Amino acid sequence: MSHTAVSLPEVIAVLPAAGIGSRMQAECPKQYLTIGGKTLIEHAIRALLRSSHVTKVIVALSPHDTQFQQLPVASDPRIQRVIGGCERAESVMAGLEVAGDHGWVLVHDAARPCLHPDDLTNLLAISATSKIGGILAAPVRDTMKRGEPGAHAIAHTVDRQELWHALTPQFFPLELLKTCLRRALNEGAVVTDEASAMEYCGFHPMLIPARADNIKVTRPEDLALAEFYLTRLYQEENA
Ligand SMILES: Nc1ccn([C@@H]2O[C@H](COP(=O)(O)OP(=O)(O)OP(=O)(O)O)[C@@H](O)[C@H]2O)c(=O)n1
Ligand SMILES: C[C@](O)(CO)[C@H](O)COP(=O)(O)O
Repeated sequence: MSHTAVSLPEVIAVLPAAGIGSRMQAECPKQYLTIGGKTLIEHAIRALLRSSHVTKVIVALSPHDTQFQQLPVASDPRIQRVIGGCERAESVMAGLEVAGDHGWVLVHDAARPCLHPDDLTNLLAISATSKIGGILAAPVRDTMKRGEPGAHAIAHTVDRQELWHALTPQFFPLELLKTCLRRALNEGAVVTDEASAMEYCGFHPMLIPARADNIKVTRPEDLALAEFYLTRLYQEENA
């Protein structure tokens, strides 16, 4: 069967990296914790720039960040820095504001170092058929419970059919995402990922089934898991 190759677009990536990683309880912002001698942010940037379709990565940093400039990747001509905001969505907005007005944009967490190239390719491919965009997502595996507010008790079980973990990258037409995110922020909507802003404006982004090992390093126990997954990914690449 002939396989017609999907022509993938050139895209700009925005990498929100201005958080403090409070849940990680580490000595430094978690994006600067290391695996294999490189920081999480370096692994995340590498996962993006290894695709020839990603032509620029706009990194949103804390105004107090003095570590990024010391990394070798900081001098890569494809890297642009902006100052992030108090919330992730504001950091993303800061990156979008300098990303231009055309084409497609990827938004990927600096805290997700284990992005697999096949997942990135699958996400980029939706630009051939979608005008809205979409996100990498992993189906929920466990039975899900809604807790009683303020009590460690089960209110009820949540139907897990069509329940997904939203991952990153998230991939949208740049101008459309900028418009939706700006409106959502201006109207005080809760925006924890880019798809939330698109949904707020009435769109239904695609869900692209993706690997569950594209974890967001959030709590202390996540670092060892990320190291396991990343080691396996690099072994696969060099096989
Ligand atoms: N004001 C913020 C907050 C978060 N982020 C980034 O958004 C990503 C995902 O956010 P999260 O995992 O919540 O990171 P933190 O906010 O640093 O973690 P915590 O909530 O535990 O403090 C991270 O790469 C983080 O650096 C950001 O750019 N700007
Ligand atoms: C964007 C995200 O990683 C998708 O799951 C998630 O919403 C980030 O949330 P956080 O609270 O900022 O870590």
